Amino acid sequence: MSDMVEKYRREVCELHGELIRWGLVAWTAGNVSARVPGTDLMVIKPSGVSYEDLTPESMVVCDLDGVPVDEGASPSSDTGSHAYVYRRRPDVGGVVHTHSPYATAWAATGEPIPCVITAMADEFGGEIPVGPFALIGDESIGEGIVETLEGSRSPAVLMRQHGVFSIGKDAKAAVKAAVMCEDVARTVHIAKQMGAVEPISGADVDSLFDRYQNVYGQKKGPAGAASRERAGAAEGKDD
Ligand SMILES: O=C(CO)[C@@H](O)[C@@H](O)COP(=O)(O)O
Repeated sequence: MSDMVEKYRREVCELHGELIRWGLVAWTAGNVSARVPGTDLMVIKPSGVSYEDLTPESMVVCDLDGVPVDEGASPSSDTGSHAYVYRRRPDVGGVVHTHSPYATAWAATGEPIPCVITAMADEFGGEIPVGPFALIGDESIGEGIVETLEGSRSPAVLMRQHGVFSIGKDAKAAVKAAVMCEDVARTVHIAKQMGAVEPISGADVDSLFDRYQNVYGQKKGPAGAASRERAGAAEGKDD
C-alpha cells in the first residue's frame, strides 16, 4: 500500500502546480486531494504552505474522517469537507477547491452559472449550481457540496460567498472541472455584459453532454488502438 500512497502523494503534489498554471489561486487559497483507491485514505496538501514549497513528502495522508495518519504537518483547512465528500460519494476520487476570480464572483452573487454555451453542456451537463454559505474548518462545506450536487451532473459547485469546489473520478478530473468552471464563469459573465443570454434547451444539453462525455477525444482500448493505427496508416499514404 505504501507504493500506492507514494503514487498519490506525487500526483496530488503535481496537480497543485496546475492550479497555478491555470490562474485559479492566489497565494495558498486552494487545495487538491485524492482518494487512495482500495483504502480508507486520502492525500491532501498541508495547510497554508506555498505551492512552490510543496513536495510529495509534504503531502498529508489522512483517513476518511480527515484525521492525519502520521505525525507532522496540519492538513488543509478543508480536509474535513474533502473527507466528507469521499465518505458520501464513493464515485469521487478527487476533490479540488479554488477561489478562482470569475467563478468566485458568481459565488459572491449567489447566482448559479446558467448553461448558455455548449462548453457548459459538455462539461457540466447544465448549470453550475450554488451551494450554501458555510464556515471553514469542519465538514459543513462538504455537506453543502454533497447536498447541492445531489441529482446534478455538474462536477463543480459554487459555495456561496466562498469559492469553487469540484469533484471527479480522480484528482486530475477534479482539477479539469475547476479549470473549466473558471473558463465558463468568465465567458458567461462577459456575455451577460454584452447582451441577453439564453439557456440551451434540455434536450440539446443532454445530447451535447452525452457526446462530450462518451465520444469526444481519443477512444480508449481496442477501438481506440485500431482507429489510431488507421490514422497512422493514412498519414503514411500521404508521404
Ligand atoms: O478558503 C479557504 C479559507 O477561506 C481555505 O480553503 C484556503 O485558504 C486554503 O486553505 P488551506 O491552505 O488548504 O488550509
